[in-house]
Formats: sequence, structure tokens, C-alpha cells
Amino acid sequence: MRRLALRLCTLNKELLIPGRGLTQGFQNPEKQRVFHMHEACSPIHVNHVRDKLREIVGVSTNWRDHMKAMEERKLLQSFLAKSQEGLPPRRMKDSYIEVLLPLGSQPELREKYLTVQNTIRFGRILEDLDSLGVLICYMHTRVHAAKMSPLSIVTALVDKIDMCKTSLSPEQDIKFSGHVSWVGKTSMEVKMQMFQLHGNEFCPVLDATFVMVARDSENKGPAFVNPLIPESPEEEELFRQGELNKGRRVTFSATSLLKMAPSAEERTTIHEMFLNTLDPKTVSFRSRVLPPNAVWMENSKLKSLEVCHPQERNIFNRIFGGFLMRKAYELGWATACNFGGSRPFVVAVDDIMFQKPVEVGSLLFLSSQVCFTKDNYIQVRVHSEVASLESKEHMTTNVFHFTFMSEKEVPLVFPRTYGESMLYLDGKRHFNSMSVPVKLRKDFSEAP
Ligand SMILES: CCCCCCCCCCCCCC(=O)SCCNC(=O)CCNC(=O)[C@H](O)C(C)(C)COP(=O)(O)OP(=O)(O)OC[C@H]1O[C@@H](n2cnc3c(N)ncnc32)[C@H](O)[C@@H]1OP(=O)(O)O
Repeated sequence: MRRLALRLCTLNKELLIPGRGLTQGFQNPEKQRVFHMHEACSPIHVNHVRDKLREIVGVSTNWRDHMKAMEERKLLQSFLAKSQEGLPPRRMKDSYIEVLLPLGSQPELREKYLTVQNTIRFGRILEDLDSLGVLICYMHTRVHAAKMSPLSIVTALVDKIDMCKTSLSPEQDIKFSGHVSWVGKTSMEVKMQMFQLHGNEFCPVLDATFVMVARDSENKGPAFVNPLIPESPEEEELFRQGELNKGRRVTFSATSLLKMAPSAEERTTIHEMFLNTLDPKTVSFRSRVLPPNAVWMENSKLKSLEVCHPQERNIFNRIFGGFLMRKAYELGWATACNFGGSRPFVVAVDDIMFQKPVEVGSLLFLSSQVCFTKDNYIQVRVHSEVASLESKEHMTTNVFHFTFMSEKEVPLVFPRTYGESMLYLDGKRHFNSMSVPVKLRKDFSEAP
């Protein structure tokens, strides 16, 4: 145990070696969102993020030892705080990390990230962001006296990922940075950014906001996290934004179409779409025909099945959230590609809620469909549910929302049933909540 405490302290030191900050490449200070972090660490290599997480949590690398490792974690329960006030406050820079994915300088890394069109697999980026988000939270909550972290930190929500560049080169270095930007009692909001080398500058390509939740050593109940003290007006603004985000999520969830009827405007939209599909040759509500350049929503569906092997486990012996996101994203991408008839780019991801952990050995059923389109944009929803081999009972674990942009204008998608109409409106709400179409930087766009 003492050995592990030392290891954790070494980890913290390793992460905080003063050196070149990520912001150095910027000419324009307005592009920076790294507040007073210039004195922070040199980047760690992307391959070390998972190693560090393993060390912090003390997991075994062999599946056959996983029960023993979990037994050892039970001993850490006594290190958990009884209240949040009993924990020392932390600053944003305490959790600030930079991670390097040196695709340019280490070509052997490229294979894992490469698409056939010579761009970067976004699913792999989702995995890296997920691991990085968890590591950031361990930096915020680190306990110097404890041998390993008594906390199990899980991803609760991918609140938003906005892309500011349509395609990324697999031949240029990438850097990630991030820090805790807001905390509740047991939850933490993490802001991350991704940059790619463009000439001599690291230019921003992606902004992400995740919410992580701290659980006890055995991942059975909630656990308190250290308070966060903003230190400057910019940090206060970030913290305030975190509070607002929490309020926005509550409102979004309270007005969900699963709980409340659509608004008058939304009802009009659906009725107009319904009228547009009535056959003018018959006087019947049942005889429906598609308008030109339109597709029935049910015909946009694609499905897949994954067997969740131990290799895909996370540090808590459940299925890694990043793996679930990668699989859902790739099915969503295929759905958009199939629908739009040309190669789509992801422009936004939002509101991926991890409702239930996925056990190793489960069957993961993914079902994807286009639920809204506009001009070149395709809004895709992927629903995931699991069943254990024994019970066969299906349970929803996640709903994923992806916004893609196609190279050319795409057909309209038409709902046929009431349920599909609600999917359409939900897709439209997600599409409208996206900030990207206005922000997408044309100057960075590249041919695919
Ligand atoms: C060798 C091994 C291999 C190693 C590989 C390394 C890979 C690297 C792996 C890296 C690891 C990668 C990581 C992974 O792979 S984690 C795997 C993916 N994630 C999961 O499996 C999580 C599944 N979900 C759950 O377990 C529960 O739903 C959770 C625990 C999330 C909430 O449960 P529950 O609802 O019962 O909790 P509560 O009511 O007590 O609330 C607790 C707090 O949570 C806040 N909250 C809740 N929901 C949301 C939400 N949607 N948005 C925002 N906030 C939310 C809530 O406000 C409250 O905050 P506060 O008011 O206290 O502040």
C-alpha cells in the first residue's frame, strides 16, 4: 500500500513538471482558453494516460486477477471523506493536464487512428477524451496520504463536443488539454480542448465538456469530491457557466418529449409534415406517399451487436465508456453515410448520458437512425441496450446524439408514426442546441 502511495505522488509530480505550455503556439491570445495555466506541465504521452489510471486505481492487468484487485480496493473505503467540507479545496490548475498524441513525429501511432480516407478516426478521439477526462478528475481529487485513490470516477455525461474543423490530418501532432471547471457534491464538470499542429501553431480543433461522477472504492455509492475555488474572473465565469449548464440539463430533461407534450410550434411542424405525405389522389389519412427527395425514417435504420469482452473493460471492470462511444459513433457514421450518399464529417456530439454501467460479458445492441436533416446536416440518434446472456432482459444504457455534415445536400427524413414524430422533434431540438454551424471555421476546412 505504501508503495502505491509513493507511486501516486510520483504521478502527480510527473504531471506537473513546469515546461512549455500548450498555449505557446498561439499568436492570438483570444484563441486561448487556458486560464493562467502557462506555468503548468509538459504534456504526457497519450499512451501513458491509461497506465496512469491503472496505477491510480490499482487495477490488475490480467482479467483472471480482477476479483482480487477489487477486494484490495475495498480496503480504501476508510479514506473516503464523510463530507465535502472535510476535503481541501482545489484550483483549476491543480487538475490541468496536457496530453500529446504525436501522430506527426511517431508514425507508428497512426495505424490505430487512421480512416481509409486518410483522416483521423473520431471514435478513437472519443476514447482518448474519456480516459483523459477521468485522469483530470483524479488530479482534482488526489489524496496525498492515501495509497491509491479511494474514488471510482465514472463518466456520467458527454454534455457537448463541438468540432471547429471538419477533418483532421493523421500526419500532424495533436495535443489535448483540460481541467475541472465546476464541481457539485459528487460530480465534476471537465472542459477539454484538442489542438492540431498547423504549420508551426497548435490550432484548436475541438471543444468538449464532460461530467464525471465520483463513487466509492467499490463503485457502489456516491462519494464526495474536493470543492473548487476559481481564482480569476475567467475562472469565475467558467464556474458560473458550469452552474448554468447544470440548470440547463435539468430544464432539458424536465421538458423531454418522454415527459411532456411538444410545443404548439412543434405540433404544427409535425402536422404539416403529415399533410405533406397524404396522397392527393385519395381522401384518406392512411394512404401516405413520400414527397420528392425524402426518405421514411424507418428506412434509415442500421443495427449492430457487440459482445463485450474483458479486453474492453475499464479500470472498474465494467465496459469502458470510450469503447461504447466509439462503437455507437461508427454505427452512427455509417448510418449518415448510407443516408446522405457521401462521406459525412462529425460536427457535434451532445448529451450522451451513461445511465447504467455495462457489465463485461453483456451483449450490446446498438440501433441507429437518422431523425432530422437540414441542408447538408444529418442528425443521428444511436440507442444502446444491453442484455446478459442469462436473463435476456434488455436495458437501455445510453442514447447518443451525433450531428454530421455531408458533402452535398441530403434528403429530408419523414416520420410515419407518432413515436417517430417525437424522435424527429427530439433530433431537431438537439440540432438547434448545436453551436457549431455558426462557428465552424471555414479557414481550416480541408478536402476530405
Ligand atoms: C486493466 C484494466 C483496463 C484498463 C483500461 C483503462 C481504460 C481507461 C478507463 C478510464 C475510465 C473511463 C470511465 C468509464 O469508462 S466509466 C463507464 C461509463 N460510465 C458508466 O458506466 C456510468 C453508468 N452510470 C452510472 O453508474 C450512474 O448513472 C451514475 C453513477 C453516473 C449516476 O448515478 P445516480 O443517478 O444514481 O447518481 P446520484 O443521483 O447519486 O447523483 C450523483 C451525482 O451525479 C450527478 N449526475 C448523475 N447523472 C448525471 C447526468 N446525466 N448529468 C450530469 N450529472 C449527473 C448528480 O447531479 C449528482 O451530482 P452532485 O449533485 O452530487 O454533484
